[in-house]
Order: sequence, then structure tokens, then C-alpha cells
Amino acid sequence: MSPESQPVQPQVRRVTVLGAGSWGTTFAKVLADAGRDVTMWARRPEVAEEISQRHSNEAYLPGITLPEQIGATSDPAKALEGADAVVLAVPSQSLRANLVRWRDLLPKGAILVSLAKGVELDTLLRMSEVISEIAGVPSGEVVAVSGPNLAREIAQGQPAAAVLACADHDRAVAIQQAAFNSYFRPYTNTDVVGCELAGACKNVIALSCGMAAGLGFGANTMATLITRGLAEMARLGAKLGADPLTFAGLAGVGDLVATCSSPLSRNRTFGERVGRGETIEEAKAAQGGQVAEGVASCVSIRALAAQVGVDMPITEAMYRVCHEGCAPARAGAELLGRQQKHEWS
Ligand SMILES: NC(=O)c1ccc[n+]([C@@H]2O[C@H](COP(=O)([O-])OP(=O)(O)OC[C@H]3O[C@@H](n4cnc5c(N)ncnc54)[C@H](O)[C@@H]3O)[C@@H](O)[C@H]2O)c1
Ligand SMILES: O=P(O)(O)OC[C@H](O)CO
Repeated sequence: MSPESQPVQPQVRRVTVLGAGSWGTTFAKVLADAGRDVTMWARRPEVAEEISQRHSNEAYLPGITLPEQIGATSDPAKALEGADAVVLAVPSQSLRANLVRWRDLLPKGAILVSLAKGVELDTLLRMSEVISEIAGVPSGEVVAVSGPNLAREIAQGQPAAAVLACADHDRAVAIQQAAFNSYFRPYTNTDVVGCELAGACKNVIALSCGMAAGLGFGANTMATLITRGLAEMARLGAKLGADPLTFAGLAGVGDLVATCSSPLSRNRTFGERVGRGETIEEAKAAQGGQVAEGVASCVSIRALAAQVGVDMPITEAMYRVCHEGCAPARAGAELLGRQQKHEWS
């Protein structure tokens, strides 16, 4: 191939990360360790000052030293100045309201990157669709990040891989080049529907695995929930046009295994507390302001499944526990007692 005929990737030198929680801060570190010039926006000025001056974010990543070249501010206009790419790192149910405040400040042509794993309540939109609607860019130009990415492990520099999903391959490659470093290996994927749905659905399945652990159940129960969880999320994906292979990849089985088995997962931990007998309110209060996305996503995913006529029994069970007051043991017994069927029907 002659140099003239090679595809030209947009160069991403300067990146703004909007949101200074666990994953936003970790992703900023990934980008800085990959040589990018990174500025973060933090909601609270004291967090922005801590990141800039002391190179830490103790509330979200205790004991982690951040690269000195990461700057931070609580002024979104300052944070966004001159960005080639903008990473949206706030929880999924708050993305719309935050983005409405930021949309007029987004630099023209900047690549928009979504870190959130969820389906919006009421609209039932995926995050790239919410971003497209509010920022006025085609949804096919938004890059969605998914995969087995427990923030703390990556912040410690432990090896991990991720998927960068975007219909526009050039934009995905630009972010891949910007985020690739010695411990973080991003792959590209054009199946945005599959990657985003898998990322949202696995949080609901992780709630169920946590509840099973809280009830004292072991590896067989976990493996059953992970495998049948994968089956129900792949059914939803297939109905909505996703590539079935995506569910066998990092965003599907990869993220399910990591989230459902790790005590670092907020969703699994939330489920475990409820399985041990805490109320939903007690489990929420114990999260220290961090969000277990599955609690809201079981509502939106259940509604999406009903809209397209897909059976998602584990999601239904999580909805009953989190929003209808059903006891986890009873929800588990109901799941087991359903009409018997063929594995793939
Ligand atoms: N933490 C992880 O390991 C991880 C990994 C992959 C993906 N994700 C996804 O990334 C997204 C962000 O997760 P996180 O771990 O950084 O979350 P977090 O709870 O640790 O931090 C959220 C950040 O968003 C800010 N924020 C702005 N508006 C908010 C609002 N209305 N409500 C709550 N917070 C608000 C908070 O101040 C905070 O800085 C989520 O969708 C999550 O599922 C998280
Ligand atoms: O801590 P959780 O449960 O929000 O999961 C974090 C990541 O999504 C794992 O990939």
C-alpha cells in the first residue's frame, strides 16, 4: 500500500476527561501513561486541586499516585479547551443532565468517548445514543469503551484489555492509539450495540452473583448465573441487531467474569450486601457515593426486553429484589422453579 492510500487517523494529543470518579481518574492515568496530555474535570474543586497538586484522588483511588502531567479543574470550559478527544466519565443516569451543561463547550471535531455502562431510564437509550442526541453528533461517531476493567486494578498497572466500539473505525483506532500503553491493550470493534448492551447487562448479572454469594452459595451457582446471564444478554443483543460474537468477547464474557467474581465490583458488592440481609437503602448508603449501575439498569433493560419480546429471567429477578421488595432467596427459588426448557430455546 502506498503512503498516499493509507487511511489517515485523527491525531489525539490532548484529552479531556469529564468526571473524576474511579474509572474517569483511572482512564485519565491510562491516557497519561500512553503519553497524552490530559486534563480532568472534577465536580468538587477540592478533588480537582488534590489531583493537580498532590497527584492523588484518595476518595476514589486510595493509595494510587497519579502521573504529574494530569491537570484538573472544576471549570468545564477550562477543562475542555483545545481537546482532541473528550471522555465522558459520569454515571449513565446522570450523563444526559451533565452533557446538557457541557454541550456548547465541546471543541468542534473532538472525538467523544463514553465510559458509562448503562441504559437510560425512560428513554431506554444506550449511552452513545444519549450522547448523539444531546451533543448533536452522529451516534456512529461516538466511541464506547467496555470490557473487564475494574478501575483499581488498572490504576495499579495490572494488565488488562478493553474494547473500543465505534461504527467509524478511524475514530476507534485514534482512541486505541491514544490509550495503548504497557499495561492497557484496547481492541477496536464496530458492534456498538453489542458492546454497550453487554456492558449494561453484566452489571445486573453481577448483582445476582453478589446476592448468591451473600446467601452462602458457591462456584456452581456463580457459574450458572454467569452462563445463563450471558445467554439472556446475548438474546437481547441478537434481537436488537448485535453481533453474537461480541458476547463471547471482552465486553461480554470477559466483563461478566471480572465483575461477577471480583470483590472490587460495586455491583457484586451491592448484591452481596442485599444477599446477607441488608435492605436496598442500607446497601446504597454503604456505597460511599459510588453507583452500582445495575440497580437502575435492571429497570431499563427489563423494559427494553419487554419492548422487543425477549425473556430475561435473571434481570426480572433483580428487578423484583431491587424495586419490588422481593427477598433474594425467594427470587432465587422462583428462578429455579420456572418451566423447564431446552438450553438454547
Ligand atoms: N469503576 C470502574 O471500575 C468502572 C469500570 C468500567 C466502567 N465503569 C463505568 O464508568 C461510569 C463511571 O463510573 P465511575 O466508576 O467513574 O463512577 P464513580 O461513582 O466512581 O464516579 C462518578 C463521577 O461522576 C461525577 N458525577 C457527576 N454528576 C454526577 C451525578 N449526578 N451523580 C453521580 N456522580 C456524578 C462524580 O462526582 C464522580 O466524579 C459508570 O457508568 C461505570 O459503570 C466503571
Ligand atoms: O464496579 P462495577 O460493578 O461498576 O464494575 C466495574 C467495571 O464495569 C468492571 O468492568
